[in-house]
Amino acid sequence: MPAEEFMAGWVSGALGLVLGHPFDTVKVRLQTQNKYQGIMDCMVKTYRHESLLGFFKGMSFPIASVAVVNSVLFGCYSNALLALTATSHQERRAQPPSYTHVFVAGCTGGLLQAYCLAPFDLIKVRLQNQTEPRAQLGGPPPRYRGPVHCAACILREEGPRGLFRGAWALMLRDTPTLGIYFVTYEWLCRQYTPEGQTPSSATVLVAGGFAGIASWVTATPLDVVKSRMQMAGLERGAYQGMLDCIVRSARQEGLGVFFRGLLINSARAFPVNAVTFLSYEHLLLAWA
Ligand SMILES: C[N+](C)(C)CCCC[C@H](N)C(=O)O
Repeated sequence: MPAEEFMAGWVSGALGLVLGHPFDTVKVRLQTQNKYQGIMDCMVKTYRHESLLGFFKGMSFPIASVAVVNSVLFGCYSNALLALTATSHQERRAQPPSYTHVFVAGCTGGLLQAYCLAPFDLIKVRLQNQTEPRAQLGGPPPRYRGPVHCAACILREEGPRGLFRGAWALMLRDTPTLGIYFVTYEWLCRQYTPEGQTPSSATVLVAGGFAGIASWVTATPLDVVKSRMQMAGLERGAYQGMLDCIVRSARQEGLGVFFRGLLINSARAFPVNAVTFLSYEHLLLAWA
């Protein structure tokens, strides 16, 4: 089993993550709290109340977990393609796999990474939604002191299953959209690369960026549902399940609610995924 693919997935994921985290915090807040007028308003308020640090809340944990999550995504994708087409990463330039195979392998990677991602993502979302300034004397302390404390609280208050709150929505969000992710990437690379050659760095950056956007645009409706279900554990009996969350959100806030965070998701997706794919391809070439 080519282990390089897992290693490359890890490093490239970490680079992308740091770049994108501030956008991600704004997105999560817009999706789950109704006190912001829009992207700018949320950015200004976060900065005023919490300083720049506010944008990096909940990041330490994803940095640790991206090792697992992105390496599972890229490692499983690449190994699924190997199983489907019997070609290794290097051979694939000369014998490109069909888009159906790319899609199926992408979905496989997506499904498996969602399972690993679920608890980490839940903790990230809970921490990002704490809007208390870090050191406010006399003010109420935030509910969670950090990722480990947050995990311990969820375990105590909601049980082990609590850690997987929103996991179904996450799986439904990621399985098809990561298929779309790799298909878009492959398609754009092939458009701008002469046959049989390795795509240039510029091509990889652009293809990776648009793959990220395509994947996030299609993922946004379920991303909203997922984030809301993850927060719901806090208020007792908030949602009965995914359908209930969809119906009640739509009734109370209109269909537009499912597109919340679309713009910021896309703005984040381009640089994050451009860097992710560029470092992934470079690492694999360097190790070949
Ligand atoms: C499938 N979905 C669009 C939800 C995620 C795509 C993941 C790509 C990358 N890790 C990122 O954070 O942008």
